[in-house]
Amino acid sequence: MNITEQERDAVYKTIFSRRDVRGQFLPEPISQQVIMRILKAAHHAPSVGFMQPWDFILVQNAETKQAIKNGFEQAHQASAEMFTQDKSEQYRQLKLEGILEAPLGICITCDRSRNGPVVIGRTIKPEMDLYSAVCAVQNLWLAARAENLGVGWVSIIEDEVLRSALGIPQDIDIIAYLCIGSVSHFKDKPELETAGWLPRRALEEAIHHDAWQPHQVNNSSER
Ligand SMILES: Cc1cc2c(cc1C)N(C[C@H](O)[C@H](O)[C@H](O)COP(=O)(O)O)c1[nH]c(=O)[nH]c(=O)c1N2
Repeated sequence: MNITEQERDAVYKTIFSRRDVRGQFLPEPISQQVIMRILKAAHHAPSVGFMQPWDFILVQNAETKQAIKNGFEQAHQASAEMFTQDKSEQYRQLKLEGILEAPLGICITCDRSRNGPVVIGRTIKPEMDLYSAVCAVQNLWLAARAENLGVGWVSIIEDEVLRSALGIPQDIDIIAYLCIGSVSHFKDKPELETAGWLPRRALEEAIHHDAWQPHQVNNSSER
């Protein structure tokens, strides 16, 4: 099956216009059909040895969301103290979650023991199952964007808070807590870029030819 030029362009448009959404969520609920489509996209992610280690916990209950928000607030306070003083002040100004505003939360987990201890492709690098679950997150994120839904990843929260709020057993790893919903608009650029936290790296800096090379400054031999 060939992808047409128009379909290719739609994929790139989705990739480049995807954003981490924190503050533009609208309260309207997401239809069950759309939720199932984005979950199906996540479920079709690649996975090591085809182990499909993920599960998806859908969170719509207001009290549960509040417990998660409280956990975020606590972790956010503790995190602010880890930065240098000026960064810490800037950090405190950033909006880094939309837990209560987003109509839907999805917690993605990884069952590392699914299908037994020996998995094709994970024999040497045991973390491959975790990476597989992250592939599901990315599929979900892009599918949601194609549905014009915003997604925000909230990782400033202790696993224990999510375990307790969502009843996740100790032997199941927590990969991501995502906030999902319709949005007033998608920003053109990452919020951290607009806020001056960090710029986007030049692609050229990330590309190496044949061997790892240290970064060059302005293509000159200054260092
Ligand atoms: C693993 C992981 C974890 C987090 C994130 C992302 C990823 C990949 N990001 C979103 C992150 O800040 C964002 O992706 C970058 O700033 C780039 O912006 P766009 O995603 O392109 O809008 C994120 N954002 C946020 O507001 N709170 C958070 O806790 C996190 N955590």
